[in-house]
Order: sequence, then structure tokens, then C-alpha cells
Amino acid sequence: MSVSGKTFTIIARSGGPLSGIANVPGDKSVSHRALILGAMSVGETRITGLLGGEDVLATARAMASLGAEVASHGDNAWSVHGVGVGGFSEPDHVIDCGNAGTGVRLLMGAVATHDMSVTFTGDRSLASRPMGRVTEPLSLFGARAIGRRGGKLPMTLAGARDPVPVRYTTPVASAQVKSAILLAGLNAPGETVVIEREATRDHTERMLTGFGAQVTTEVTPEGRVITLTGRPDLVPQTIAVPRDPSSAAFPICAALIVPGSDVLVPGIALNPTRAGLLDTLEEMGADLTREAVRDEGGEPVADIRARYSPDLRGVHVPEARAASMIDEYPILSVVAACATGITDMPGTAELRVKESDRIATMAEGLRAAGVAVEDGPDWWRVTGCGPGGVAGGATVATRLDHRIAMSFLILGLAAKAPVAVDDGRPIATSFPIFVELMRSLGADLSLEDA
Ligand SMILES: O=C(O)C1=C[C@@H](OP(=O)(O)O)[C@@H](O)[C@H](O)C1
Ligand SMILES: C=C(OP(=O)(O)O)C(=O)O
Repeated sequence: MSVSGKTFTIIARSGGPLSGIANVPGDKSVSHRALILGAMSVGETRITGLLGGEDVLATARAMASLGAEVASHGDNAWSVHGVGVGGFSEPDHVIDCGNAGTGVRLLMGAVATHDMSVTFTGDRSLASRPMGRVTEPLSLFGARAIGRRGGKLPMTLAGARDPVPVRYTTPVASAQVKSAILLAGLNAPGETVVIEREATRDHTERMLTGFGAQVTTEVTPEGRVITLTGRPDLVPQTIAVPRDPSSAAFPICAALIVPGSDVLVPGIALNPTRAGLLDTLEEMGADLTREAVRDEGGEPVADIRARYSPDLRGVHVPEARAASMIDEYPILSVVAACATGITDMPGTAELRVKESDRIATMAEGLRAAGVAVEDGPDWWRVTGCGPGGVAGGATVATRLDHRIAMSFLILGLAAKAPVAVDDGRPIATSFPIFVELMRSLGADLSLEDA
């Protein structure tokens, strides 16, 4: 189980300005994919900068359960000795993906075109999330899934004996669904095609190309048409995982709302499928600069400098931008609470099926901290309290959701009274050094037994 051990609370209090350098850990999305594609190539893939978060460690264990040799060499350096496309062997135990939606959905895709049965489970949060969005397209390859009612974990996936390639238009904007289909397509003959109406993060396509697969993306009136040629010989790679822009969002946003702050967050990928938050913050009047813009491993990267921004104003976040900042809405709503005016966030129904219902969980905690929030099935709206105007003084339920926990701790650094989160454990799923790193910038965070 990913979120394990004794529950502890964390309390955030306002204090002096934040300053210094925030070296955030490796990107979670890229880390999952590096392990999975490493396991599906023949020979040794070497990975540096792998995220040591619980979500990714669960994927590393899963790869070992499927027959790959996975080794940690310390300092976030790992190696994966892969078994090749079609080479996984049936595990003799249940695969526990912990808290990780990305992990379980990508793994289901990777095993769906192998003639074997694999049973997946996860923690209470993951067991409440919809899996039908991946099992439905995977059934077109010939796989069969039997899970709990409503398509929930625990679930057994019987992979296709004679897989056929698939052409599928994703009904929701989801990189996890797209990636599950592409990973399944690796061991199907012929061309597998995924069509997405809105662009979602493209790490799978980029990394597949790096490993030597033939993948093309065509932009058509139908959407992005991604075509993969099945049964490639994937060639092991050396991968330097870039730092995670979704983790960078926390020190960046903290600097914007804590008076006097000036924080540098180096080496952040500016991949347009991930960079929507920075555009939104700039529209709100954030003092952000992109320094030393460069190319690293085929991705544009920059050092982001964030300074206290007393003139933040509410904005309308375009619906078309949602996929490029989907994990950043919780922390954006915290910045919105400290801004002047209304921030509208339409087109965000997907937030309701993350580790928690993120609209409901954020709305509950923000209201408890004195912030007005309205919400509907696929939208929410925060009325800002202005700089220094958030009351705070709340203990917030995090519901096994790391981004909720970190977002409210950042709010507590800028609120009049402390903000506590009831359970700090989920933070380790994506950002295990969060508390240490924020403290190094000057944040007042204290841990207490629950
Ligand atoms: O593919 C990925 O690595 C991810 C895709 C997103 O989920 P959806 O595809 O469900 O939007 C995101 O929320 C998640 O944190 C990581
Ligand atoms: C939604 C997230 O992750 P996952 O879907 O992998 O659990 C996240 O990290 O915010």
C-alpha cells in the first residue's frame, strides 16, 4: 500500500518570506513510463533522476513482478533489464499500485496484449476510481476485465491470446487512457490508432519514439491522430528524468502569495502539454520569469523565478487549457483565494475522479478557511480574499490526496491563522521531500502525530 504508516498531521503557519532554490524531484509521468518502456525493451535501460515517490516505486515493483530486473543504485539512479515487447510473464501475486492512477492504468495497457491474467489492486482512493475508461478500449484488443461493480479495483485482467490492433477515439481527455492503448498496441500486430480531441500530455509518444517505435501524430479536424506500428524491437535507453512541473507548482505558487518571497525553481520542463499553469499565473499578474531557457533531452526546459506578487487578480481559465494543467487546479485555487476578484475554472469534470473529488475536497477546505467557492458538475469558481485576506484557521481533510495536502499547506503559509492537514502521508506518493524542501525555503511547517 502506498499511503501507509501512522497518520500524522502537518500544520502550516505564516512567517517570513520564502527564498532560495527549490530543486524539485523527477517527473512522475516520465518516471512511470521510463520503468515500463525499459521493461518492454531488450537489454538495460539506465534512468537518472527517477522520482522516488510511492507511486513510482509501486510501478518499479510491478515491473519486477512481470519479469524485468529492476535495480536501484542510489541517488535516484535505476536500471531496468527489460524482457522485450510480448515478454512479460504472469505474476504469481496481486499487483498493488497503491495510490497511483497512472501506474495501474498504464500497467493494464502494457499487460492487455499478453496471454496471461493479472490481478490489480490499490488503496482506498484508487479503488474508488473508474477503470472502465481503460478496460473498454483494452477489450477491443481482446482483453477481458472482471472487477468490482462499476469497473473498480480490485480487478483481474485476462490479456488477449491473439491481440488485434485497435482504432479508438478517447471519450475523455486523458493521457492515461491514450497511453494504456498505445502500450497495449505495442504487442498487437499492425497499426493501433488513438484519436484524442484535445491534446493531453505526450510523454508516451515521445518516449516510444526514443525507444525506437514508429509513432506518428497528425493534427486533423477530428483531433490528434496517433498511430503506432505494433511489435517493434524496443531499444534500451539512457533516460534523464526532468524535474516535475506539477511538483514545481507548489514552491512557485507559495512564492507568489507569501510577502517578500523570491524563489528559483531550476530545470522545469516547458512541454506545452504540461505548462498551462504558468500561462494562467502570468495572466493573473504573477511575477514569473523563465530563465536559461534551453533544450534537454528533446524537451524545452527553463529555470523559473517566482516573486511575491501583490497584484494577483482572478481570471477565467480557458476550458481548452484544462488538460495542460489538470493536476495544478488545486494549487491554482489557493492562488485564486489570495488574489482579488473571481477565478472561473470551467471544463474541469475530470477533477472529480482523481485521488479524491478535487473540486469537492478543495471547496470544503477553502470554505472552512473563509474563502467563497461555488461549484457545479464540471466547473468551480473561487472568489479571492485579496492579498493577506484569507482567514485560515482550519483543519482540512485530505482524503488520501497528495495534491490536496500540499495545496492547503501552501495556503497556510499565506493565511492569517494556521492551516492544518489531517493526514500528511499521501504527500510521499509524488513529492517525498516536500516538507524538507519547503522548510529549506523558510516555510513554517510542523508535524504532529494525529
Ligand atoms: O499520464 C499521466 O502520467 C497522467 C495523466 C493525468 O491523468 P488523466 O490521464 O487521467 O487526465 C494526470 O492527472 C496524472 O497525474 C498523470
Ligand atoms: C492525478 C494524479 O495522479 P494519478 O492519476 O497517477 O493517481 C496526480 O498526481 O495528481
